[in-house]
Amino acid sequence: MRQINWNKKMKSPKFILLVLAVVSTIILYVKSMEAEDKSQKRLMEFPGGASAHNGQATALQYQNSGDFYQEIKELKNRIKELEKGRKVYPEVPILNYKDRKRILITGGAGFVGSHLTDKLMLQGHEVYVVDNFFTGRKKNVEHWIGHNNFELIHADIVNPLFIEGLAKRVRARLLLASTSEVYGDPEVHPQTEDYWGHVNPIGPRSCYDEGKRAAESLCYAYKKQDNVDIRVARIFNTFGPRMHMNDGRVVSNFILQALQDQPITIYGKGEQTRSFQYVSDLVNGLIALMNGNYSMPVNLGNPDEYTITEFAEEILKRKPIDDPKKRKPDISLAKQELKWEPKGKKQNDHACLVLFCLGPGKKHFCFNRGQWKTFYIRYCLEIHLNLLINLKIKSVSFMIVIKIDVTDFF
Ligand SMILES: O=C(O)[C@H]1O[C@H](OP(=O)(O)OP(=O)(O)OC[C@H]2O[C@@H](n3ccc(=O)[nH]c3=O)[C@H](O)[C@@H]2O)[C@H](O)[C@@H](O)[C@@H]1O
Repeated sequence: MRQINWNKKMKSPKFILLVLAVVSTIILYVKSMEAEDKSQKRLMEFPGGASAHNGQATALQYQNSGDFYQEIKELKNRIKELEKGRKVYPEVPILNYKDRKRILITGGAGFVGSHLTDKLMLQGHEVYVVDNFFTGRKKNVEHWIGHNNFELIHADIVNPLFIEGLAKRVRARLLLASTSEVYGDPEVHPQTEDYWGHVNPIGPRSCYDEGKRAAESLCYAYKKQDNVDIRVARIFNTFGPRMHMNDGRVVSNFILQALQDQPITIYGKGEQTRSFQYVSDLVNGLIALMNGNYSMPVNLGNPDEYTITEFAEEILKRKPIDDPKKRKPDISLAKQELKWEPKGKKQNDHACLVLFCLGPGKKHFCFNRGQWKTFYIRYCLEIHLNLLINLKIKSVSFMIVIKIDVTDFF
């Protein structure tokens, strides 16, 4: 029989390696058990989750049922989609070839243009926006960028696009966004479309007024000469979201001044009148005009007339009066008498909860308060990372679990 020399064996490198391997396997096994145990505990602690209200059994059922891993799989796929930067667009109908129009909007990233873009996109048309972004903003149309029906062209129409020629060539209908300013300082009240206006051709506003009047003349010349199908909207004062707060117009000026507690600046005696329409009304009017057969100029505005002083008073009325500057309850009494205090903690309930994605692109996701499901994400994430670290299955560089549809936040 061969004698084993243990003394010698124990000193051999092979033996030492074997012992190390056995010990590290045991450590890994114990760690993984701990990790699993921790993850179960976390599920049980999870505030909005299964266990918080229903107890331990539900949490374990949840995990054991395999739903947990199924959900992780789905969430990983969701993350992959988000990583690809795939945007979710507002739903648009699919129109057939006959009904779907291809529409070019110059100034389509501006205040009125962007609302028109939205409406036409939502109807299922193809929209091409041309803008030089002097006053227009990419932000106004960014929710459509990348959509199959949408194209954004950065160009200045001072370098001609020859839209009239294009309209003639492709037999398109052309709409001119004209203005109430073509009536100048009117002698007819209210202004009807057959009124030719009262414009000082050399006055300080004349380039705008006369510019629009010339644009109208050109349109009707094209119509007469080349049979281009023309529509002319004479747009009156308009307000609504995306209007520039610093454009110097009366609506933005008065609202800003009221909010900042500054005096309202009324130019002149304030007896001059204007009528203000909401931008969606205007957009509906523009589309109705384009869809109809009437080809002479049409006024689009709200006939409710205000003097500028009345308008200032109207805005001041809407300003919050006696608005408290601070508010925070002392809840010592409720704590003492009722043993009550709110459960929501500041960092996760009142503020935005931000999750950092460890993957490529290092995006961060921001969730509003009240979305309890975000807790779930955080917990899943922690558990999952923990398992990965402890079991050394994969590298931790990219693994995130998200349960809810977060696309609303992008
Ligand atoms: O939407 C329109 O039809 C037209 O509106 C404006 O022309 P305007 O009507 O003069 O608009 P605001 O600049 O908003 O002024 C409206 C009235 O409020 C007055 N105003 C304006 C601003 C202010 O701080 N205080 C004030 O009293 C003006 O003097 C004016 O009488 C634009 O200048 C035109 O380009 C546009 O075509």
